Amino acid sequence: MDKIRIRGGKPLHGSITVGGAKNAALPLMTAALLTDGTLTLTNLPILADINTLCNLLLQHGVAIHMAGAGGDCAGRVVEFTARDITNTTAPYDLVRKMRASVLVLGPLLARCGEAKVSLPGGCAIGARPVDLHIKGLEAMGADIRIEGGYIVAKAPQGGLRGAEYVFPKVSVGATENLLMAATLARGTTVLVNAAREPEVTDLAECLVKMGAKITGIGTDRLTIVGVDRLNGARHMVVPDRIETGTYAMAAAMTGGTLDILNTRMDLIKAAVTALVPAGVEFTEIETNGQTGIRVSRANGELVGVDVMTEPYPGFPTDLQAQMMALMCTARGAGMITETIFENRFMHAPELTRMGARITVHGSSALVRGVERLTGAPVMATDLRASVSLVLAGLAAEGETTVNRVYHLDRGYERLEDKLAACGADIERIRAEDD
Ligand SMILES: CC(=O)N[C@H]1[C@@H](OP(=O)(O)OP(=O)(O)OC[C@H]2O[C@@H](n3ccc(=O)[nH]c3=O)[C@H](O)[C@@H]2O)O[C@H](CO)[C@@H](O)[C@@H]1O
Ligand SMILES: C=C(OP(=O)(O)O)C(=O)O
Repeated sequence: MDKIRIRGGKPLHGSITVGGAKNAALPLMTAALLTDGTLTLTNLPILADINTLCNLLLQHGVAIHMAGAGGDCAGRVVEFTARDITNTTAPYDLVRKMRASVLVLGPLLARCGEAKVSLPGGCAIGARPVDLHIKGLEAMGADIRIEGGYIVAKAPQGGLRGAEYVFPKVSVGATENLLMAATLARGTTVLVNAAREPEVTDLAECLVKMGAKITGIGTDRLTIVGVDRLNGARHMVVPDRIETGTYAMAAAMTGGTLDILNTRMDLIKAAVTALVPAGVEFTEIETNGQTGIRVSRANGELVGVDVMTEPYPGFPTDLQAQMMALMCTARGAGMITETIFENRFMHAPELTRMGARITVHGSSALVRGVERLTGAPVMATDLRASVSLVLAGLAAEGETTVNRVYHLDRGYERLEDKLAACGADIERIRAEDD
């Protein structure tokens, strides 16, 4: 398994270009199943998760044409054409690699009237059930059974029916699955207490380009009037706000200045709201026609603050681990409360191995800042935990080795190259060279 080695203590200076959001790209790719036309996605990030979903879509019969560099499935501009769907089963071997695979359920059911999708199962950060995806589709008339670890779903005669569905809790994935299913249902669907994440909005905007009738985009109440057919479209994936926030914290933690390009401040408002009192300065910039954000420390030191994760527009859970790493070297203490996932503090004991002072009590972690972190071999069990250890390694004295880099490759494109170009002493140790 590849590792990343960092020799810390170097302030980062320079610019980093952010890619399209993984969490927008994945649902957008599954939306290709809704049309026999071609969906062209631009600004698609080159990531392991994108490859995994390409493999799943290929076996459903989707033709994928890459216009971009690289020999693998991901590329900057990719065309997806689901002229005929040849297989409505999403097998365990592909779904278990990536939970977002469950997003093929709504589109397959809406377009083909049936779908058999492996249950994704839990993962390191929590149990992550898909009951709301299932209940919402049942409200639209689907008959759903769980058989042999699979969700086996059938639409009623004549197709899914529009319905009102009130989410008992906010779910990004369930909102996306139901939104896509509703575009081809008969009649009107109203999704109440829907997720408002920018990735949901991006999906809705793409569906509208495909001919879907959706109102309330960007709010927690989406109204969808079903149509008989959707057409192809061209859509640019929204910039990755989590990648943006991660590099912003890297600049602040190392005491450097980064221009983070191809992204927007409004996407990370909640993070900015938390980071400004922590001593981080943000300025909107425009360089060579690209918009971006300049980030540095406001006046020398970081200060502990309290942060609670919440659905958008609140502070994102996908930036919680990075925020914890930042607070490890801040002056004073701060409390981080995780309200979205029940087991998302696995980075805490690893940060402690680097000298951090963190006490976890249930869903809250008290972080007392220390003078400096010290490098150590560390290991993480999920994507954002891994990157929090990279951030800690960049700020620490001495050498840090982050194991299980495959987690990082799910969501960060060329992370070590981007950081090295800004002065970080960071390298990937390939398994074969170790
Ligand atoms: C590919 C993708 O976009 N992943 C993101 C998506 O995950 P994902 O879509 O899986 O997250 P959800 O918003 O659905 O989950 C939020 C909470 O609701 C619970 N829940 C969800 C569905 C359900 O049917 N029943 C249920 O109880 C989950 O266990 C979790 O506690 O949103 C999360 C919350 O912003 C992010 O951390 C993930 O990075
Ligand atoms: C939790 C994440 O992704 P996923 O939902 O794909 O596991 C993430 O992007 O931080």
